Amino acid sequence: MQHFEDSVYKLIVETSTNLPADVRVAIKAAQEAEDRATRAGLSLSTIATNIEMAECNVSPICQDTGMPTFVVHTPVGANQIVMKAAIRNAIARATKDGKLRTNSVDSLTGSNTGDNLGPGTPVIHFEQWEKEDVDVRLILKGGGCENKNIQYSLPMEIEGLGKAGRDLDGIRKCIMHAIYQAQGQGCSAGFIGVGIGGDRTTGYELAKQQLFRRVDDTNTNEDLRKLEEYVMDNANKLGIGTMGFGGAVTLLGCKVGVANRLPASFFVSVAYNCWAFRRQGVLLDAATGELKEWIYPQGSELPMNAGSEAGEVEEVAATDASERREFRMTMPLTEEQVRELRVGDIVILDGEMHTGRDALHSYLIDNDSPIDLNGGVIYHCGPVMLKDDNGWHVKAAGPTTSIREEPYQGDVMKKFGIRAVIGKGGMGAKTLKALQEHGGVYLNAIGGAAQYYAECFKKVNDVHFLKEFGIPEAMWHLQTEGFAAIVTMDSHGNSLHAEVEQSSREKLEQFKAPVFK
Ligand SMILES: O=C(O)C[C@H](O)C(=O)O
Ligand code: SF4
Repeated sequence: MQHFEDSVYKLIVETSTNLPADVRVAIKAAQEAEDRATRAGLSLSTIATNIEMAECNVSPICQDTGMPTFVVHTPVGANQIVMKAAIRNAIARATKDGKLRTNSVDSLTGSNTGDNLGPGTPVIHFEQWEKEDVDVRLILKGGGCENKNIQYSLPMEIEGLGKAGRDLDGIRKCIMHAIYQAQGQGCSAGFIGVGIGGDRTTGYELAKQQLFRRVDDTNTNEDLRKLEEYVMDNANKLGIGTMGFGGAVTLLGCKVGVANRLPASFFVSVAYNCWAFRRQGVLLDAATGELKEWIYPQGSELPMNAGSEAGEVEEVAATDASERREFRMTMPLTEEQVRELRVGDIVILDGEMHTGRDALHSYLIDNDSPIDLNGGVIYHCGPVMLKDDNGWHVKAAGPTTSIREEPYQGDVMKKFGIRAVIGKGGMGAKTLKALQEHGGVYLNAIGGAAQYYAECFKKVNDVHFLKEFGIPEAMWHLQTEGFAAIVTMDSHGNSLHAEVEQSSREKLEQFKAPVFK
């Protein structure tokens, strides 16, 4: 088994940096279905560029490299204890090399273990099988889309859809609602795995297992095949679109599995996965651990750049300039500058930007800021960072889901004079009100486009709270050039997110009438 650890290391790197071909096919189809000059079309171009950059840089597609979850099939008699130790070593190595973000946090103290090892991380499931080889599969599912997972207990009343019974039609309603409630916050357009039955725990496990199926496979259960097809034919009618910007494509894949249940329970569990659907697998020689083949078609077989070369975003923006206003601004910003901005404008930022997410926002409510934030721009981002002799470098840095800062954001902006926050998925009514009163703006960056944005950070000027909060939660001060984002909430009371949520809620009602009798 001398090669086992190396093979698992290769699997981790491939999974984190190179999106498999079946996933790429689905994203390319979305690009074709979406008008390139729209906000959703622009986002898909950025996503395509980012996928190429990650492969080329051998760096994480998204900065949130998720909860590493392995499913390992071994021949009878194989030593699983040795394999577990090797998997843990490979995880720590990949983290040290910047292929995984330090993502394992003590739930009570908030301290980051720094190597992705800790109670419950990584997740490793072993199964024995009668075959001779070892099959190791890995999924890296990020926290933002994990937060959009949802579990239904039938029968129940579902918002917008009415009664959902213990039958195929009730299940259909759960799935349509699950896609609606995710909005753009799990970095749509996404993929869903659905588990019917089981208990609360195994229902979710079954849902996640579905994500190991190939995007282009066909369900062998006739009822479930029909259900999957129905969902794929109808989900896009919700109009949520890429990043929740509105648009033609909301869902890229739907896989449904079924297990037995207890007479009293009927769970429908939905695992939502972002477009950055990172899963791969390897078949290994059981004696040596040598890599024999990749389980899923590799991304390198299907370049994303046909019609979406780097720089296309700027080009498309330019061709549509009559409708779209574009502003280039140097941070810090003035109240006058941000009051000029309206939903739909593109803002390109230069100067110093500060990262800040969950730990920093709760800290700033009760404490002073270590630096002057007057006119400052806060980026909701937990980057992947590496240090060498020349200091820190940004290896991946896309936005995180902003809504988690909703209880704090408005107050923090007012307290310190912050003029703009950048994130993804939008924020709620409290923040919108604060933007109006104080003079602020919310900028939406493209979720998952971690390589694309990392290029904008030319230098790490400084960092605060690195020891206290760990790398993702620290406050990084980044010298920035050409960071582009879209205004989705402005100081005039407009919110694109509120609009899309309301219109998709109306559209959800068209799925109320029974389909499967
Ligand atoms: O933690 C992150 O960097 C992002 C997270 O996956 C999210 O989608 O909010
Ligand atoms: S930021 Fe978006 S793409 Fe990245 S893990 Fe979170 S949900 Fe997925």
